[in-house]
Amino acid sequence: MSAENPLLRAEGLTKVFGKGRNAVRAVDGVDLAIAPGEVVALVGQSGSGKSTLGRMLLRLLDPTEGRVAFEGRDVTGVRGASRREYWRHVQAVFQDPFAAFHQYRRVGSTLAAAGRLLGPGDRAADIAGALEDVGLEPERTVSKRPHELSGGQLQRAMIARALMLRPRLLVADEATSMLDASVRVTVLNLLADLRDERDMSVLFVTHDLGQAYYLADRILVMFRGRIVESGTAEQIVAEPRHDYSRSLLADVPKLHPPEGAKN
Ligand SMILES: Nc1ncnc2c1ncn2[C@@H]1O[C@H](COP(=O)(O)OP(=O)(O)OP(=O)(O)O)[C@@H](O)[C@H]1O
Repeated sequence: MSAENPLLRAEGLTKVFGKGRNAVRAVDGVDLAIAPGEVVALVGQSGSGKSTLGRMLLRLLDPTEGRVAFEGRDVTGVRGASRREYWRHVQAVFQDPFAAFHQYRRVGSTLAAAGRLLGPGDRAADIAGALEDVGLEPERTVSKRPHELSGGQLQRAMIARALMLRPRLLVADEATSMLDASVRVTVLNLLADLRDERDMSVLFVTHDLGQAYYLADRILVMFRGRIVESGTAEQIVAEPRHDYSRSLLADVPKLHPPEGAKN
């Protein structure tokens, strides 16, 4: 397990939105640790608090309570230059790649803007390298505007944008949800390869236990703001303990059709 020298550790992480009778405890005292090179899936239904937890880990949202440490250093309240430094190591890919790219900007220019986190310099080689890593042809891609690429190509370009910074941790929040099945498997395999080749950790946030099982070493099941179960992917699928995990199992056959079934 990851407890010895985790890359990222959260303790007692809590987020309350609103006040008084309208208060929503979106995340409620979550502890988690992600080891270097580990792929952890955070699984739960819509509204269970996954994105809120992910955004706190990314330092996009301040927690109400609790702490986040990266490589042993407290990053709970980092702002300004320290937060930008954190983002060199912890990058994110979200659900909708069209929202992540400026509609009228060429893809190369969006990638170049992200590259500024690395400091001044000509980033053309970094951009080309990152696009090649995700299976896109740099020359063909950089001059395109988002609507000239398919959803799958654009999602890969978004992963390239994150990878250009060579992050230690990639948070992929429903990053494959909008992709059709064949492209989804390509992107899942890409994430697995990146872990193998770069020892990069991945926090894969999804409502789909099937995808979590396909990709992750370890699965955390989130329900109403809490982690209700955690274990290896095999443990969660073979012996789910929580009723909610059992109900999620209905999703698994989507990626593993029964023997003899047509794909
Ligand atoms: N900015 C906000 N203000 C108020 N409530 C919020 C806010 N963001 C999230 N919530 C609430 O917090 C709870 C958790 O939402 P969250 O988006 O984290 O869940 P999720 O598991 O990621 O779901 P989804 O997959 O639909 O995004 C929900 O009840 C949601 O309505």
